[in-house]
Amino acid sequence: MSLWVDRYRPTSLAKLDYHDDLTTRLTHLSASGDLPHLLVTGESGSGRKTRVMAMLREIFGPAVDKAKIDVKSFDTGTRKVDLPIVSSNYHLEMSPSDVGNQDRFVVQEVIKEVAQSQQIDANAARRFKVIVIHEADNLSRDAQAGLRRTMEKYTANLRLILVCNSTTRIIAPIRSRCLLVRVPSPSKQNMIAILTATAAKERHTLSEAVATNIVNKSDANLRRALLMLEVVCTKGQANDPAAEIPLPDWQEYIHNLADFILADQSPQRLEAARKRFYELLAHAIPASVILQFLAMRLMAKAPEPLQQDIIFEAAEFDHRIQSGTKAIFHLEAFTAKVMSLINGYHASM
Ligand SMILES: Nc1ncnc2c1ncn2[C@@H]1O[C@H](COP(=O)(O)OP(=O)(O)OP(=O)(O)O)[C@@H](O)[C@H]1O
Repeated sequence: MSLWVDRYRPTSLAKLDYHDDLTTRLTHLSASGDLPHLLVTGESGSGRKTRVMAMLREIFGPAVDKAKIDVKSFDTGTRKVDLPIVSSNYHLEMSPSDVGNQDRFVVQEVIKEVAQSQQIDANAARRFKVIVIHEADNLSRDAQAGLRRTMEKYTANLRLILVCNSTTRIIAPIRSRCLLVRVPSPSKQNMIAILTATAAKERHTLSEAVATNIVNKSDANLRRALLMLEVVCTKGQANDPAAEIPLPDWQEYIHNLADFILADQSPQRLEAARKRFYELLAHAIPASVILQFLAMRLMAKAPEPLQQDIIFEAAEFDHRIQSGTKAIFHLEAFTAKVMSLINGYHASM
């Protein structure tokens, strides 16, 4: 069970669809024995993360995909903060700005831990580990100052890849220590070609009019466009000039819904969640897409021991949605199930 944005994400540099010059540069960088710290900048949905991961695969091989997500707890002295961290043997990904102004603490702890653990794998392609920091431009100045110090201190076995929207909020000493990699948003033509090819892989014939309509509503954000495409195709409207293109902010709405479910598991919440499901269905978002999106977000944010159960339940309810009629009923039942998993987890603590 995966959304098309994940299912068809190009996995290697050779498979990247646009900005060939940039791809060539990244290929050279990956092949050289050393890698500088990188500052990767571009709009959301321009393909920054896809490029970074393709590059890491080029450098370290498929082992970077053998990654796990742990929610790590940090005791800052005054309070505890949790942050999900994705890690493989060779790299680590995190968005420390999510913990607000405790980010300095998190950044330093994680970096120290990684820098002090030598590469254990003697056959490793490189001596260094890579830490990818998402939303680096949202890091506090303190956290950035801390980062800058570690960049110098641990150059032997650590490389940073900082992903951001714009470099203006990145402090100058970091900028000057990183190689700047700018990922421009794909052109309309690039996007139409990718949408058409993706639809074809799912056996849908996408008309140029519908493709153009989606691209125009996507704000040059390829992720958003692919999500809209999946909705339009799921409704069988890939070739329908009157196809209703869903609101671009529906994903945000589902994200908020997941956070809402994780924050409190009362009957009142369940009822409020039902209203939100109705709202989404009324905006023509198919139930299976709602479920997938919700499950991904719940997975990413729930305590680690629950993640497998959530995926299992999502697959089960997806099956029921596909074969049943009352989609709202299954969405609500899935939510109730997740709430009871969370309650059970807290009760066992
Ligand atoms: N070169 C490419 N060719 C084809 N599809 C791509 C390419 N780059 C990205 N995509 C698709 O676009 C989607 C968005 O890309 P990605 O997640 O890398 O964007 P991003 O810039 O990191 O933005 P965000 O922070 O919103 O995720 C991916 O899920 C992938 O399916």
